[in-house]
Amino acid sequence: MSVHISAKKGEIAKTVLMPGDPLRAKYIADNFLTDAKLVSQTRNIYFYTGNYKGKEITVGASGMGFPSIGIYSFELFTEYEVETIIRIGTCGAYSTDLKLFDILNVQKAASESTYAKFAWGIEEDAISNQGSVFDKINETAKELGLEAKATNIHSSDIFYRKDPAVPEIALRHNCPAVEMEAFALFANAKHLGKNAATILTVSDIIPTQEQISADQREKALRTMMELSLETAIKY
Ligand SMILES: O=P(O)(O)O[C@H]1O[C@H](CO)[C@@H](O)[C@H]1O
Ligand SMILES: O=c1cc[nH]c(=O)[nH]1
Repeated sequence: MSVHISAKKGEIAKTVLMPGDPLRAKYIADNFLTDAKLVSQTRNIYFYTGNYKGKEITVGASGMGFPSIGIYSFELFTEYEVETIIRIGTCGAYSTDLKLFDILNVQKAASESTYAKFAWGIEEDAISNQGSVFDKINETAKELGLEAKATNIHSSDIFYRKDPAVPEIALRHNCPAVEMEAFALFANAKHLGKNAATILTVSDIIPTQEQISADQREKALRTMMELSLETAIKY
């Protein structure tokens, strides 16, 4: 057990898939894993461990934002000997160059957040994915005939804001989309020498206010789920 995860030692696999939403974790366990066992539900943040094509995998939620994924990813890496975390999330597109349901494989996460600096003394405002998993996702996408666009993204503390302009940091780092967790995940993995990647599905086009429905958010994410599972079994 760790402070925020009640699984026993040995109940979490070496590779963890991490959506923001606990119900997305449940959906993956119910629809893709065999012999899935609920190993933690502290604070209703569900973690399931089961098998995918014979390989043991854990799927567990991060919650929303840097503080939340910062806690869960740190405890997984340090108290459960997890080696690889693949975040699977949704994102908003800053321009109509991206379309709903496009899949992104994150190169760097750029952020105004002080999380990396105050947690680990990492001064950069853009942190790369860590280890080999980004390349494995690209390789797996090719095998599956999927397009996973390699791109930088903006990781933000903010979902609702007054100013509709694209934030300066997103322009400076050439980020066509925004989400709220990858920067802290990459910071923890960089500090601890672990593998971390983020796959995102575009759920909102911010300038036109197009968005996928709450129901679609669960099921339309199946392509991204399959891509992450097919990648995870390579570890
Ligand atoms: O779909 P998830 O993984 O939760 O990711 C995105 O959705 C949430 C906001 O609606 C934030 O957590 C953001 O990063
Ligand atoms: O962080 C996020 C996630 C989805 N859509 C957004 O606009 N922002």
